[in-house]
Amino acid sequence: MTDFTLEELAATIDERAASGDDNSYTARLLGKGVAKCAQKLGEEAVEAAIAAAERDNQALTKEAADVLYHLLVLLRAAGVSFDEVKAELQSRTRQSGLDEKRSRGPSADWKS
Ligand SMILES: N=c1c2ncn([C@@H]3O[C@H](COP(=O)(O)OP(=O)(O)OP(=O)(O)O)[C@@H](O)[C@H]3O)c2ncn1[C@@H]1O[C@H](COP(=O)(O)O)[C@@H](O)[C@H]1O
Repeated sequence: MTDFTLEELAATIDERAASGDDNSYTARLLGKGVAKCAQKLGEEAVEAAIAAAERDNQALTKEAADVLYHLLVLLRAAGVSFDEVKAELQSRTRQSGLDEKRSRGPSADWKS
């Protein structure tokens, strides 16, 4: 298990965006605008899909990392925060029947 988090990566991307540092790939890509960032995400997503279809899990792992990085860069370019995306995901959370049974406690089954 790694202690790497997407929140940390998003913070690094924010920091590079603010720096405008030419040595930073992130800053250079952001400097090219939303359309270029969107194009990069699209390319990486297609590469990930191809790797999965070819059952190449080693390539899929690398392409998935590219997709997550380029998605966070695109969000930054578009002005959407990662927190907003997480809030959207949270709003979609639904309990399974099993979760509901667990929250009602062990005796819930024979009572009903
Ligand atoms: N996770 C990544 C990451 N994944 C992929 N890439 C870069 O994405 C680029 C993709 O390569 P491509 O061949 O598709 O693109 P290209 O031909 O170089 O250029 P364009 O197509 O964009 O014109 C490579 O240069 C990779 O290094 C990344 N660059 C940065 N990060 C993270 O961002 C942090 C900050 O990086 P810098 O902005 O470079 O300081 C790093 O510490 C990493 O955590």
